[in-house]
Amino acid sequence: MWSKKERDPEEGKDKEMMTAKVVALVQNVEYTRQCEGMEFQITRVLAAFRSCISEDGQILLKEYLSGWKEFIKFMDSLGMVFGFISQETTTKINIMNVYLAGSSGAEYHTLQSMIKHELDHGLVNFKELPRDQVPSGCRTLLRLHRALKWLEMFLYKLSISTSQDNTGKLCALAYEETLAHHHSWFVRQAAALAFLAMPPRRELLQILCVHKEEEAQFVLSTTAKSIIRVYDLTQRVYEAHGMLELP
Ligand SMILES: CCCCCCCCCCCCC/C=C/[C@@H](O)[C@H](COP(=O)(O)O)NC(=O)CCCCCCCCCCCCCCC
Repeated sequence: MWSKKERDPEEGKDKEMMTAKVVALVQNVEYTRQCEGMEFQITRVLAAFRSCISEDGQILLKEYLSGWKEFIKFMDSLGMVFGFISQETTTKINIMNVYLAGSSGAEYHTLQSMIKHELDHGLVNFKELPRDQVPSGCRTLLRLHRALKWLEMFLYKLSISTSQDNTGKLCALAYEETLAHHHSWFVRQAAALAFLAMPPRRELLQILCVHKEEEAQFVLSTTAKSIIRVYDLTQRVYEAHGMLELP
């Protein structure tokens, strides 16, 4: 995994420069891909996760979810086999959007305000999730949050991989280390099948808007670092409220 130092992107000018460089790197590729009608753009992921931590350390849910919407475009570009994962992600995002657009929408501006609101109003189930109740925003976002750990691990493995590495294997290893223990046997089998359909490394890097080998490491690690910052802060907030195991 990335070392502690690597996990915290350089503050200030280095970080600005790094991001500007990534944007420049994929800009021209993006233009051609837009002409080809391809939707996924890694710079939108980078922009969303970089802008979702406010000056005072709040996680802004609108920006957080916009990064997730970009992930769906990525999964949809991989084909039908990933349909159930894309669908599950869409379901979770839709639940969150209902809260953000609802009568208490203002309480769902940040992760921190959502947690306060749902705890103050007894909306969070710590024991079990009654099937007839709409899941809380806290437990819904926790499911997406856990998947970011998988993504961090996968991007790390991809960024240090060589042309000999099998991307499906990298997915499966990252899944075993992060998400598998949260999932039922059935979901684990379905995920294993999907991993077999992962495109080869070269094609995957193309989808990620990287058109030269030596840029892959840089683009992936820059994007991953913006995701890691958000993951680490979200993890701390959930941990502080004893909410990491919401049913
Ligand atoms: C592109 C390859 C994607 C591989 C993603 C690895 C995760 C595979 C497992 C997905 C399981 C989906 C089936 C449903 C599981 C749910 O039971 C389970 C628990 O929810 P519940 O308590 O409400 O039941 N749901 C979840 O855990 C949420 C899973 C969400 C998966 C999101 C995957 C994100 C992948 C993002 C790829 C984007 C790459 C972009 C690169 C810059």
